[in-house]
Amino acid sequence: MTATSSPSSASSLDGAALDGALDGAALAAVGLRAGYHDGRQPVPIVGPADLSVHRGRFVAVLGPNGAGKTTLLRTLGGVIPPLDGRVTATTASGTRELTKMKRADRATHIAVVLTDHPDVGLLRARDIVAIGRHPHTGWSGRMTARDHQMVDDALEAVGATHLADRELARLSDGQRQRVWIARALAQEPAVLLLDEPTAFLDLPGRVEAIGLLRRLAATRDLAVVASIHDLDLALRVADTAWLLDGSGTVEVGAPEDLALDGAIDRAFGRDDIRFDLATASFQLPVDCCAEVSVTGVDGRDPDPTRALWTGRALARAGAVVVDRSAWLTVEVLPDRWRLRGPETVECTTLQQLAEAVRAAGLVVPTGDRQ
Ligand SMILES: Nc1ncnc2c1ncn2[C@@H]1O[C@H](COP(=O)(O)OP(=O)(O)OP(=O)(O)O)[C@@H](O)[C@H]1O
Repeated sequence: MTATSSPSSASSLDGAALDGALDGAALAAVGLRAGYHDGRQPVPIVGPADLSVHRGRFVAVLGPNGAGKTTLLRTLGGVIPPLDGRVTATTASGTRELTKMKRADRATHIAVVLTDHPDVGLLRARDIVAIGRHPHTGWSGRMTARDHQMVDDALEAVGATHLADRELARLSDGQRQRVWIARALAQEPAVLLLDEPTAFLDLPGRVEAIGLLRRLAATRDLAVVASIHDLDLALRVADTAWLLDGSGTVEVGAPEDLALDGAIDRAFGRDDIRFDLATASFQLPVDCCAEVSVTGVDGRDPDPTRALWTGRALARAGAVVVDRSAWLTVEVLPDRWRLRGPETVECTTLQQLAEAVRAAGLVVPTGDRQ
C-alpha cells in the first residue's frame, strides 16, 4: 500500500521528479493540496497527496462525510484550482499541467460528472448528450455525422438508447444518471471523474451503475475515478481505492490491502461501530448474551451459505459464534435448525431460532458462560 501523505509539494519537484511520478498515468497529481478559499485564506482539505490513475482502471474515492472527496474530484477535474501541487494529464501529445490546458483541450481528455446538474428545462436526453460534443464541434457548434454517431454510441454504451427522445425531467434518477454519464462519454475522454454516481439510486440501481462504470473502464479503456459511499460495493469492484480519512491523508491501495491493514476501520470506524474483517461489513454493537457453536448434520461442517445467514441471525439475537463447543449448539439442517441447550428446540425459520437463542441465552448466568 502506498500512503500518500508525504509532505512533498509541487514547489519542491523538478520536471524529472514529476515525469517519474506520472509513469504514463492518464491523470496524476503530485504534491496536491485540494481545498477552498475562505476569503483570501486557503483552507486545505486533502493532501499533500501523490495520486495517479491509468486508462482501463477503476478507482474508488472513499471516505466519511466531509473528508473531501468532492473537493478532490473537482480539483482533479480542473473545476477548481489546486491550492498547491500539480495535476497533470497525459495525452497523445504529451504530459501537460491541467491549469495550463485550454478548456476545450481539457474537456477532450477529462469528463466530469458532478452531483449538481444544471436545470435543463425540456431538453431531451439526446440533446444533453450532444452537449458533450461541444469540445469537438468548435465555435460553430455544428454537429457532423460523426458527432451524431458519437452521441448514439454514448447513449448505447450506458444502455439509454431507448431514452434518447425522452425529456430529461421526466426520467427516473437512475435513467437521468445514465444520460449524464453518456454526456460525459460523448466528450470522448480518457478520464472519467464522477462524484457519487450512485446517489439516489436503489440498491440494484447502485450495483448496476457501478457495474456500468467498471465495464466502461475495461471496454473503452477509460480511467474511471468515482466517489462512492457504498463501501461494500466499492471494495468489491475497484482496482484501487483512494481512502480519505478526513485528516488530509489519502491512503492508496487495493481495497483488500486497505481493509487488512486496518485503514478502512481507521477512516470510518467509530467507538461503537467497527469494520469487521471477517464479514467485510460494519457491525453494530450487540449485547452478547450467549456463545453458540454451529455445526452441520451429525457434527459435520454446515452448508456455508446457510451457516452464514445463521450466524447473522444469531449475532442479531446477541449470540456470538465460537469455534469450540459451547453452552448452546445450533445444528444447521437442510430444512431447519436444531438448538441444543437447556432443552432442544426445533426451528423452521431463523426468526424462530433467534427468539429461541434469546430466550435460552438470557437465563444463563454470566459466570457460567464458558
Ligand atoms: N467552498 C467551500 N466553502 C466552505 N467549505 C467548503 C467549501 N468546499 C468544501 N468545503 C468543506 O470542505 C469539507 C469537505 O467537503 P467535501 O464536499 O469535499 O466532502 P465529501 O467527502 O465530498 O463529503 P460528502 O461525503 O458528505 O459528500 C467539508 O467540511 C465542506 O464543508
